[in-house]
Amino acid sequence: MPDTYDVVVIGLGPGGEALATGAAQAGLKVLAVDKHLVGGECPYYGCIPSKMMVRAADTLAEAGRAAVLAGDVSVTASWAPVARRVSEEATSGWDDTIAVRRLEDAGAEVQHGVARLDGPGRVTVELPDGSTRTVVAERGVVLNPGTRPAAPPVEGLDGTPYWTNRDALRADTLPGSIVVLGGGPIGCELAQVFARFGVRVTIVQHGDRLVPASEPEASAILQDVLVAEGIRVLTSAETSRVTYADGAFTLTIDGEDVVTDKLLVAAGRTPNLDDLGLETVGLDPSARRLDVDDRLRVEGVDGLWAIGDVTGRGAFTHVSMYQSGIAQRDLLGQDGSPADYHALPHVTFTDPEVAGVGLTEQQARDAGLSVRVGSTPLEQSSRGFTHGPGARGLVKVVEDADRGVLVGATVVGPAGGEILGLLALAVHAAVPVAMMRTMIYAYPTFHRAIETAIGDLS
Ligand SMILES: Cc1cc2nc3c(=O)[nH]c(=O)nc-3n(C[C@H](O)[C@H](O)[C@H](O)COP(=O)(O)OP(=O)(O)OC[C@H]3O[C@@H](n4cnc5c(N)ncnc54)[C@H](O)[C@@H]3O)c2cc1C
Ligand SMILES: NC(=O)c1ccc[n+]([C@@H]2O[C@H](COP(=O)([O-])OP(=O)(O)OC[C@H]3O[C@@H](n4cnc5c(N)ncnc54)[C@H](O)[C@@H]3O)[C@@H](O)[C@H]2O)c1
Repeated sequence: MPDTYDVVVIGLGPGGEALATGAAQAGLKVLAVDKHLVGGECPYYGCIPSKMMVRAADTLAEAGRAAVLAGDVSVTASWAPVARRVSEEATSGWDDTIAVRRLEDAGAEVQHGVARLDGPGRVTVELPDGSTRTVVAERGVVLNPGTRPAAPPVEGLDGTPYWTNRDALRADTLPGSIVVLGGGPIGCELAQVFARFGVRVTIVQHGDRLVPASEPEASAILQDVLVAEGIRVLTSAETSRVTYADGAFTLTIDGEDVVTDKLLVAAGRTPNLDDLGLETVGLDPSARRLDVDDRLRVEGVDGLWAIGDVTGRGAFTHVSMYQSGIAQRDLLGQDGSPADYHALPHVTFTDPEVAGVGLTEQQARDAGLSVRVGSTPLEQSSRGFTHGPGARGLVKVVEDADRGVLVGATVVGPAGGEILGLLALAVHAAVPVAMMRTMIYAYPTFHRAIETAIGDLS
């Protein structure tokens, strides 16, 4: 007889781990399965280690700014403390013992293994010793399998020892040069980190601008800054071929050969949906995402919830966590607000940070809204002026003029993600722009530039 649980969670990314914890604490019998590390990509190969690297690189940049602001500072950059922090403090040597114990203490049963659906309410788990167990989930199954790095279709790439985020975040030494294929958040954050540690960096971006999900003005500022820091940025660039010999990669980019020590592929993600047994419940295993309703129930299948990157609602830890709370309440039969993404924030942790919430100007126009925009350069604010080097940035707001509320905003600048907080609340709560005009903005803060941007609405 298969073991019976109330809930089986497949994949323990940030949301799956939180849901398994919460459901177990609420008294449900929970089986939590992950084929690798409990916590998923974010704590081991994503947000946390990358932000430690960003912090280190920003420290170097600030030291470099001292010459203008505070006198001579001499820093000999070393990757060793960065690699040590990532290995010891962030990931405990890529070991999830503590996370497993935390989940077990909450009352869940934790199982390492590859889980697959085996028809409605049934899951098989392939255990590390090669054996298999089948379990029944009486209340439901929650899918949180996340994504893996996508390999773009470039001739020769497959046979080469290229890096993905997993290798880059485990690096204990840095190469002399690196080509970063992909100018999204992963590519830009890591490119700037490596460049600030002295690596010769080239970013090769398919599209015509970096971080294309952000406003074009934000992309332009980021590109200017990266280029000024010595990064070669190739946009609208096509890599047709990659070879690897004698410890070096050769990429053919728009007909030109570029030779590099390392190649980091950060060209998007592939959802881990292809080996999940989706076909056993009538779903398409080649789908790019799972369609879920506003309670995170997978459409068309009773007793199945999905959360995280595979729902296609934004590949961010805060989305995974947000959805987790809603799915957990639904599983427990509790009331609560349905999922709503109109004020989804995102921050790319480059320096300057590129932060956004809600709709871009173009998205608002495409949605047929009556759009007014306002913007202001951050370096021209009083705080930007006193800040001096490193203050390059922007605040841009997008208003639905018919309703008189902001539907989107962008902040580029030092601590751009923190400045965004005020605007995220405004979009979330539909605070009238008229009310935002009457607010007192502390002088001289960066967020005071929001008042200027609102004053520019036209
Ligand atoms: C370099 C990098 C930096 C990032 N920085 C940020 C950031 O600053 N801020 C931010 O919000 N987001 C960031 N992200 C994105 C963030 O990591 C993800 O959005 C986040 O991890 C949420 O993913 P998830 O919940 O879908 O699952 P994931 O974290 O991807 O975890 C999925 C888990 O499922 C397991 N799994 C998959 N299939 C199976 C199976 N069949 N059986 C058992 N287990 C399975 C996997 O082993 C994994 O542990 C970053 C990502 C990367 C790569
Ligand atoms: N700070 C953050 O919140 C943060 C940081 C890193 C990652 N993430 C999340 O992880 C996800 C994955 O990040 P990502 O940067 O890998 O993906 P992405 O899809 O956001 O960006 C990948 C970029 O690579 C480009 N590209 C694709 N194929 C290419 C090719 N052959 N040559 C050159 N360029 C190519 C695309 O045009 C795209 O702009 C993101 O969607 C993001 O949500 C978030």
